Amino acid sequence: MISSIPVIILHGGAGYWEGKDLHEVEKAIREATERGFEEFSSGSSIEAVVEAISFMEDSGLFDAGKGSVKNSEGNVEMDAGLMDGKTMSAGSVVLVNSGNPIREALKVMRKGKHVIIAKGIQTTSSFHDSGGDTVGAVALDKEGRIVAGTSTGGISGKDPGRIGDSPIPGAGFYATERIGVSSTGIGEIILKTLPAKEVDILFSMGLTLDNAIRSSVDKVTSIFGKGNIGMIGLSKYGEVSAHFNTNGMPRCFKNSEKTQCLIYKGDFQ
Ligand SMILES: NC(=O)C[C@H](N)C(=O)O
Repeated sequence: MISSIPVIILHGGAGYWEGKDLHEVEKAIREATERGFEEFSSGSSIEAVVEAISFMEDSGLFDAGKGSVKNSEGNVEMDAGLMDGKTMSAGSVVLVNSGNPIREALKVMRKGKHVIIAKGIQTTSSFHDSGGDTVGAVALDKEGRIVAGTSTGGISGKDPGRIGDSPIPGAGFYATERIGVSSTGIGEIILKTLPAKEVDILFSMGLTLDNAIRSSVDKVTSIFGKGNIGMIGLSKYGEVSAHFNTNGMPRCFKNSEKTQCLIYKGDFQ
């Protein structure tokens, strides 16, 4: 569907959501969407994405921030990244043990010297495993700035030092002057297929955003089977799209007229 601008879209991770408190999850992602949208009144898509993702990191309901899963040694190692499509600037942090990783990623992007900084591994964390999933957001403001970001605790029981797709531009997120995308799913598959970059290529070749995202997800399914990927995105025209090959992916979008949230199959109207 095509939305008015500004618009923001969020996801709470492609996975198997049965048996989880979906009411709480939907409430949190809706509030995060509203929190991010508020930023358009004084800030840009950068603030919208960072505030929306920070809200989800703080909720403790997702595999990001306070709800991050533990690695095989019982420690939390979070990854996050974001990209500003207008300036093609990007910033990521990996192996973060505390705080809001998306805010740290923003500092890396603002500094502009490097793209990815490893924060180093510490051994203690008071975080609890939410059993939830990765979070991401994409925003488009009135100036046409598209920003995409993703934050995660990674995959439960991962080896120490493992880094997935979420902090890698072109894999876990990507933004250009044309499109912005946030991915979720199994990092080891997403890193080998680079679907976020592929969406921009397909869009540049003339596909609609919806067809580009659907094609990228379908391609992953055809190679690796189902149950491993989901993506959300926006285009410069205000197209809003989300596709996944898992059974669910909590997601919301908001513009000045409405907020809409879905968990299982279905399209935004
Ligand atoms: N659930 C997720 O999206 C996990 C994330 N993509 C990772 O592999 O670290």
